[in-house]
Amino acid sequence: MAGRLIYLIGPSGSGKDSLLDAARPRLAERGCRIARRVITRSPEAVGEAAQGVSPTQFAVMEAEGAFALSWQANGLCYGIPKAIDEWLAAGEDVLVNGSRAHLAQTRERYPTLLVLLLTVDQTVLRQRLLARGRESLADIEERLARNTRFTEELIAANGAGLCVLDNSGPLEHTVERLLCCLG
Ligand SMILES: Nc1ncnc2c1ncn2[C@@H]1O[C@H](COP(=O)(O)OP(=O)(O)O)[C@@H](O)[C@H]1O
Ligand SMILES: O=P(O)(O)OC[C@H]1O[C@H](OP(=O)(O)OP(=O)(O)O)[C@H](O)[C@@H]1O
Repeated sequence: MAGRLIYLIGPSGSGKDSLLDAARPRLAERGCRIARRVITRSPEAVGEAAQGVSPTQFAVMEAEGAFALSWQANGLCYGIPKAIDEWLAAGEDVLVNGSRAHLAQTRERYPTLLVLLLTVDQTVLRQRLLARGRESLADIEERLARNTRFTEELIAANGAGLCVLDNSGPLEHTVERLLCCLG
């Protein structure tokens, strides 16, 4: 039987990268892969084990069909390597750090996907983004404004097919909740 695509989405700074890092050993134990993303972010950017490429390299990879999924957001391009399709076909579950804006297209391609929506109280979120220190103040405010819109719309449109993970508390609690959602 084909594996399941598990599509983790949530606001910038909600803790997607941190959650994936914290859950990595537990996910590996249950045979769930985590896709390594390709991002047009400078290689020295901290915070995620992603492959950093230039916009030109990204365009070449995309034209060569290197990605199963790709999208643009926050001035960056993101790609999910084609290898996930082989893993899924081999019956392995694959977790992807995804985009809320790209959910509809992802669902078209992977109709049985499980959506995990990570949420955080807005004040806690602002503090975490400031503490992470990766974006400018203006970028942080822009990401926060984009979030509020998205979260409300997503819950309204995807109620039953969506598992909400609140990451306002300790990360270990969120890891347990994630594993519960996977069943
Ligand atoms: N449960 C948590 N408690 C405290 N800090 C957290 C928690 N989850 C994430 N963080 C912190 O919040 C910031 C944003 O997390 P990150 O994983 O980079 O988010 P995302 O990948 O969703 O953009 C990081 O500095 C991270 O250490
Ligand atoms: O459509 P959206 O849901 O807003 O998502 C757009 C992108 O932004 C997020 O990245 P984030 O800002 O969390 O930082 P990242 O680039 O480290 O993933 C998310 O991981 C997506 O790749």
